[in-house]
Amino acid sequence: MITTDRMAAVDANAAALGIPRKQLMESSGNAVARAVRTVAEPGATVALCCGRGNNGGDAFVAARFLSAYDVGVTLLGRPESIRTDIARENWDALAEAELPTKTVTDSADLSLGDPDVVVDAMLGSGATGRLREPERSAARAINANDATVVSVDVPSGIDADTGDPTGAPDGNSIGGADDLTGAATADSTGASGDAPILVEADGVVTFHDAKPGLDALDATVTVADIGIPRAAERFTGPGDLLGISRDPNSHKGDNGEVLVVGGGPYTGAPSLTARAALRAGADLVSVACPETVAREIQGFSADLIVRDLPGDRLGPNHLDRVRDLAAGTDAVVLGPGLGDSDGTADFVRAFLAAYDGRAVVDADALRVVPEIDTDADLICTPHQGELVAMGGETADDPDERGELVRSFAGELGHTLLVKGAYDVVTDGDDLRLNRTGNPGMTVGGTGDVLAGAVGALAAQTDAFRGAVAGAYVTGTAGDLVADERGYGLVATDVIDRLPEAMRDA
Ligand SMILES: NC(=O)C1=CN([C@@H]2O[C@H](COP(=O)(O)OP(=O)(O)OC[C@H]3O[C@@H](n4cnc5c(N)ncnc54)[C@H](O)[C@@H]3O)[C@@H](O)[C@H]2O)[C@H](O)CC1
Ligand SMILES: [K+]
Repeated sequence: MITTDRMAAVDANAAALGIPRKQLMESSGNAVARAVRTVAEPGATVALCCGRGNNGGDAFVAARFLSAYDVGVTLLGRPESIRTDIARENWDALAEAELPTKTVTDSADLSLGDPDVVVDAMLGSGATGRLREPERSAARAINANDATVVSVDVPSGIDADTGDPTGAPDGNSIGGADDLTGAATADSTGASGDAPILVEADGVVTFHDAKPGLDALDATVTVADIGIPRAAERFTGPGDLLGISRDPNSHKGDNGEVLVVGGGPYTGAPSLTARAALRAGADLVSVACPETVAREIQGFSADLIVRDLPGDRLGPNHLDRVRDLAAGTDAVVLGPGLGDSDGTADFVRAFLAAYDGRAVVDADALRVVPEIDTDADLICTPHQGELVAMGGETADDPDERGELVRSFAGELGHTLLVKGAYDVVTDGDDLRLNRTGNPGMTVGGTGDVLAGAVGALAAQTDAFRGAVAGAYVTGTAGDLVADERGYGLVATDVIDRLPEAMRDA
């Protein structure tokens, strides 16, 4: 089962693996043609009713695979309004191949005739809101026709994630609605009220994986393999950055406020974490650290807000102040440069036990996690040695390690990002491997950079997605550096390349 958002991410990841969307469309169209062959004999008439997006594009391809049939392709809209290059190229190919096409811009001009099969390729996963014209009238005409209806990906007018009509308020399921087929409202005046309309399919050919919204349909649903390799789901990729883009009208603070709690014996680590969080897109980043290192951390960067706390190590006496600072932020990163003094461990224990926000836990703070019961939403970023010290298990084979880490994350009730040549990211349920990065990143400080990037991204999305995206962009930034500097790479270089690594967001 796959949601629309995840499908879009997997699709982008497949493109990054060298399987572009046009190639997937070719497979999708081929699968649609196969579905038609199962419901009609060669020579039968097939009317393909196509929208202006890639759902329509799939049907343009299908028409080429149906040479044994009497096909007619109808585009709802003008050819210039076809939205994507790949759909337009497939449309143009139909004309070049002298296949019968026509365009309908006014729904009054739509006549389906008396075909044996209608292919509904009006709208797929890109549908927003209730069906508009001319799709609305076309759906009504399709439902009124006697032909066998084969829908491409999803019956037009249905939300693939929920099974509800597109644009319906939550909870308006197909089963609960009286008449969504349009039959009762298709009167001579064309009056339709504002009732949602959707195509009543006999068959649906959906791509790559089943969709939750197709479960309750009274139609034969076929899942077609369109050649998306397992790697597109198994590994992180640029698709994992989709949805992190920011609202053009957003204000300062809308795109993540991060608090780094660290420093004491060390100054470099919290500084790297905080600067990485800024480069990964956080709006505001502050560092809460002992006063003895505050000036030095501020000296590394004028972009940071430094909150100094009395003394030279963090301890339980700082709890109230750090809690206040954390309360106003979207994510805390706890651990970089904190050291392992007893008082600091007591502070971490007490802070996490009472915290109920989102936090990345790294370095010396990690060992406290298995001991505490907390409502906080944690992302723990151990390397394999730290994982074992926390009570987890590891294995050489990445998939085997993934399963061990997945069950440990389930026991902890938190997200784990276990660093290695293949990072494992799991919330106990979902699992991804990240293979970006290179051996140059074994240099000191890259773990602090990762924690900062994850903090910034988790502040803008959720714990799991933040961890996945953070692992992917940090490794990608490291690969960009290694291309130029080989194993002379240092952690600050990686920070500088984060924006480029996030280009796809
Ligand atoms: N990996 C894959 O899953 C692949 C899927 N493919 C197919 O592509 C569609 C999704 O294509 P997309 O272009 O994103 O969107 P649509 O074709 O569904 O529609 C967008 C189009 O429709 C207009 N529109 C939106 N809402 C409405 C509405 N309520 N009423 C009328 N018109 C509407 C909007 O303006 C857009 O122009 C997926 O389902 C698969 O079929 C590809 O084959 C590649 C691989
Ligand atoms: K469709």
